[in-house]
Amino acid sequence: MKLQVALDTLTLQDCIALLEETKGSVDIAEVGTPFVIEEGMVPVKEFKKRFPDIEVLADVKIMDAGKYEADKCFDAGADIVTVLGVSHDETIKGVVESAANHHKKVMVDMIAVENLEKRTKEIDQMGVDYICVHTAFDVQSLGQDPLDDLKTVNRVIQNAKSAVAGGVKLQTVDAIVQEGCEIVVVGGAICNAKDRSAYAKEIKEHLK
Ligand SMILES: O=C([C@H](O)CO)[C@H](O)[C@H](O)COP(=O)(O)O
Repeated sequence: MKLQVALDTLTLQDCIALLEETKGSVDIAEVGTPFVIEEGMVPVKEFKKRFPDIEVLADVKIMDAGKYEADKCFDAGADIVTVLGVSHDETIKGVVESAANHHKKVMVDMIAVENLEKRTKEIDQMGVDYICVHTAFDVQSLGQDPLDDLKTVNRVIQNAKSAVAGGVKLQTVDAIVQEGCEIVVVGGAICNAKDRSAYAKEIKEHLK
């Protein structure tokens, strides 16, 4: 399983330091949505230049103008771009078209999707690479976590691979590993750890 570190609220310099510290543990560096709002595509370009062995995901959560917006991210060097599962099919298909043109990948973020099973089955037919269940930051404090959603997606997907995000940490990672998925996204738990290198290493050990 791959470890994706979500870089949401750190500065560019601190993110570079974190990726240096966690080398060997992190497979995918996510330029998080708040980071994109702050810095645009600058971190995508910078990470590609400095860390050629790590895939870079632009978490732009596309909702409209799928092909146009995905083109911008892939042109900047992103390996994976996110589009929202609640978007129109046309938007998701536009992102898929852009990814195919660039020989890159698409992750669909299922945040706030109401009928997860139905929407997963539909999106699974659209040529996307990953379907990511995601407990929103804004509802994590209500005690929600993404494990049950992962089980739902794993039960119905036939083409795409699954991914999981939303408050994942050492205490919850084993249940995810047991269920199985391709990518585990960990943000705050690594970024706010006292020893970020050791924490990322330990999470990665659990994914092996
Ligand atoms: O996508 C994210 C969120 O919606 C903010 O943009 C986070 O990157 C994702 O939830 C992972 O972060 P943690 O929940 O802190 O692990």
